[in-house]
Amino acid sequence: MIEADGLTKNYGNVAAVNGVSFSVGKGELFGLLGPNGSGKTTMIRMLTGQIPPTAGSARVMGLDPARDPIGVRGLVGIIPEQESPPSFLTAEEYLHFVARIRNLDRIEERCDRWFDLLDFREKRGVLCKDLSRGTRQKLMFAQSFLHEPRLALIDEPLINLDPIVQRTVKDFLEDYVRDGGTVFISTHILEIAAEICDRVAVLHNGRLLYCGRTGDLAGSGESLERSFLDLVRGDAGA
Ligand SMILES: Nc1ncnc2c1ncn2[C@@H]1O[C@H](COP(=O)(O)OP(=O)(O)OP(=O)(O)O)[C@@H](O)[C@H]1O
Repeated sequence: MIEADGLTKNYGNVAAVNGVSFSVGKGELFGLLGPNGSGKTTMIRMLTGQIPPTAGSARVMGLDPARDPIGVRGLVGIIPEQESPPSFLTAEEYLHFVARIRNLDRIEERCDRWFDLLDFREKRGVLCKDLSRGTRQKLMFAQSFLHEPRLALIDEPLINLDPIVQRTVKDFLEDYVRDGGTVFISTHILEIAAEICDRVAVLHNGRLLYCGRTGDLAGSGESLERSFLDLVRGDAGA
């Protein structure tokens, strides 16, 4: 579903992502881990065609996001980091707006499913500017899955969500991959990765330090947090 081959993004003399290669297969729940500023958001932006790479290439569901960003965005679900729905629309208007742009049928039914699943039906008529951060995050989650994409790329999916909604979202993502969907999430919350990700990649200063099964990174008897810290601190000292 995703192939990254030597992906690189430079901002001036900062290598935000530096020669990173990995692949994600169908039905995987794949986690991109790394400390602040390690390149996670830059990676997701390149994979979703929001920015072109400086070097290297990617294929996402068979398309090159640098050449066909609109095609990629039509196929996948995206939750960008720190993006909010438009302040001047209500929650319901926003979902209808996205559904119409995507030419979807059964719009009411699709929206109702998400209002119920994430438990914010009573907020459907509220302007987005007056929603809490967590409810705006629920709305962004709903918009990204409205068209039932086969691949979802999600930047920090559970930030701002309370523990009850976090549980619902984690269960949803696990069911979604069980039914053949693929999920690529970036997070620095290691408990989430340890709980739900089959495989993880670890970025540090834009470079790939690890890519493999989550359990293999943690190793026997070690927590994912301990192993992650050892890996990143070891790299810093190298
Ligand atoms: N538009 C930009 N212009 C210049 N530098 C940028 C830009 N976007 C990102 N960077 C730099 O690239 C590096 C990687 O940033 P990025 O946002 O991808 O990291 P991240 O892992 O998502 O961080 P966080 O976990 O804090 O969100 C950082 O050094 C950042 O300052």
